[in-house]
Amino acid sequence: MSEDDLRDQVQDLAEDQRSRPDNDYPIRIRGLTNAFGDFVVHDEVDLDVRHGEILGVVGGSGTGKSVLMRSVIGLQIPQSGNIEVFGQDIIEAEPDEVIGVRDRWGVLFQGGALFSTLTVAENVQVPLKQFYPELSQELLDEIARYKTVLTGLPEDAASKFPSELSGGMKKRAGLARALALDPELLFLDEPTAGLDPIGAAKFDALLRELTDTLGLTVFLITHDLDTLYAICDRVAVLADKKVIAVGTIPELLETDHQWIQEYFNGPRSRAAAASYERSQDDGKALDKPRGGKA
Ligand SMILES: Nc1ncnc2c1ncn2[C@@H]1O[C@H](COP(=O)(O)OP(=O)(O)OP(=O)(O)O)[C@@H](O)[C@H]1O
Repeated sequence: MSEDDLRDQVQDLAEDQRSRPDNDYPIRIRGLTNAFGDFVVHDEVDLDVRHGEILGVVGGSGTGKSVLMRSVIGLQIPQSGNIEVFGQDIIEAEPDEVIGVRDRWGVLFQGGALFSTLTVAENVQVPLKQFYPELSQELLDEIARYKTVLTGLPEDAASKFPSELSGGMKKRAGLARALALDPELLFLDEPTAGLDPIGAAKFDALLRELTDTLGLTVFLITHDLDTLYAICDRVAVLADKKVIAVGTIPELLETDHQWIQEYFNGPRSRAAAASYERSQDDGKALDKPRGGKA
């Protein structure tokens, strides 16, 4: 397939995704309560994720960001509440009812979670083989090669094992696998953790570009303040067992919650904001205003 054909196919796909009626809010969470024994992690959490946005999810360590993500993708059965993904109730539904929703999302777990005994291409092919067992090996190889290059890896990375890759390359390989099924929704758990600042900024830029080009919606757990300023459209804050606020960073700063004030007015956040402003002035920033702008 030529590069032009691939680009046309990607644009058609993005157009098709935008026009689906259940896509205004691909994720709707209502009254979600999660507990481990007596320990309550979430108490009646509500959250909507808008189509086409990168939603940053922040909160102190142990506030339940990963548990929230695991709940949405069906890996954590909540005590109560309702979660709809693309209009489908994913808690109550039978497994075969959810299968048509599961292949519309991709996940990059903390640390990448690549299979160490498989090459990058074989890792990318895992979800393809699971959902489309009828695909020929030739097509699987072509898709894996395309996804590898799409995430900025050199083509020869496809035949490498995770142990042969740098940290940044592993993240890209994990992203390639998350994109294997042409998902509309992407879940990322701390994708820039452990990357140097230059590698992290490049990963952020790649994520923003893919989100806009492919028409993705992204649920992004992060502690990385630069990421929040540079690419997130809105930020959801987990504290006190709830999502206490959702909005752009300037909107969040208007709230008087102590954790939000300390987090976004702390020295690290101010440095990230200043760096973001400088990159805007230099014309280096991505063209659309992000969470850092009102
Ligand atoms: N399977 C489990 N069994 C018992 N407790 C759990 C389990 N999974 C998570 N927890 C607890 O739930 C709480 C929230 O965990 P979670 O991993 O979601 O936090 P987090 O906000 O993602 O933290 P971090 O920023 O440190 O990654 C923690 O106190 C954790 O110990």
